[in-house]
Amino acid sequence: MPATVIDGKLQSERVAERVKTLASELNLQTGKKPGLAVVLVGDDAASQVYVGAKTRKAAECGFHSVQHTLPSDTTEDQLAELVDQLNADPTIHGILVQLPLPDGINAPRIIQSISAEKDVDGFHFLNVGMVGVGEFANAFVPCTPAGAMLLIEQIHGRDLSGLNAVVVGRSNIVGKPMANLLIAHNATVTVAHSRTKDLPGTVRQADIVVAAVGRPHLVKGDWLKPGATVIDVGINRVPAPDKGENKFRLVGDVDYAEAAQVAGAITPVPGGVGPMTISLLMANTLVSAYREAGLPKPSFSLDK
Ligand SMILES: Nc1nc2c(c(=O)[nH]1)N[C@@H](CN(C=O)c1ccc(C(=O)N[C@@H](CCC(=O)O)C(=O)O)cc1)CN2
Repeated sequence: MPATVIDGKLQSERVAERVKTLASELNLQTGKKPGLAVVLVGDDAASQVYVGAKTRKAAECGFHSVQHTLPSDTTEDQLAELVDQLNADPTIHGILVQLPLPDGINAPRIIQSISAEKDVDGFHFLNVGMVGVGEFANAFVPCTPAGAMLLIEQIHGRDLSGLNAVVVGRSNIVGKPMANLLIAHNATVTVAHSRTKDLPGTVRQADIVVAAVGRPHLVKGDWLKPGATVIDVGINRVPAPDKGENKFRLVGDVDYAEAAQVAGAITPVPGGVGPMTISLLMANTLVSAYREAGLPKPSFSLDK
């Protein structure tokens, strides 16, 4: 039987609707709006798409939404100065510097200069550390793994006791926080990567596979345990000559056509984890604004 398709677009709209409602309640209670500042440096085409989507979504959610677009010859010091200004701006509750940054800018320095209280990407060491030790009450969890976790919850609920999860990829932004979230939900977790011996055999042990390596169609159908849940985080642009000259299509890290014949549930690309990333950014910004207003932290667990 073909796999259930996990509709990330639909689930992301549900998260965004809740954010919108909670933003309007905040505004009624305090007269304030959650404020999100998105910073784009340079002219990377994909980054322009993502930043545009974030700025628009923030406005749709009723936020104070600001986009700073800087030229690719911006210096590290100029960017650091903008971050300092945003750190000090009381109308801004979330700051996001879009990655990747152009060569010549020390991305870790810039990311760590964002105040941990406004780090809605969850990349600051303080947030990374809190997620690492399972101290979620005060942490911002990175948006992509947080979104992937909500999709997993749709299939398995919140308690993953007894389930094996394999995360393919060990990036700081997705692989490592994803593994921490799965552990926090009681899954038995393996993190696999390019140096893993017998990657197909390792993935075949998994009830839940999260693929986050940035290699188009790496995970094949015959790598999967029948019935497994497959969460594809990869968003790869590959040439699509059938669509015309210089055209491309988006594909995941999983060979979807093959995997959908074996998996129990699977996220598509596009329309899977990607849209969740944007809605979870809104959720983190809202949480930051609630925290600043001294209000209890809202939850974003999705009921089925
Ligand atoms: N500061 C950050 N930089 C980057 C992050 C991040 O979380 N914070 N993640 C990625 C890119 N990313 C968010 O910025 C992102 C990627 C993809 C999508 C998305 O909705 N994808 C759509 C397809 C969109 C398209 O046509 O390209 C989908 O999968 O359906 C949203 C956000 C790197 N940088």
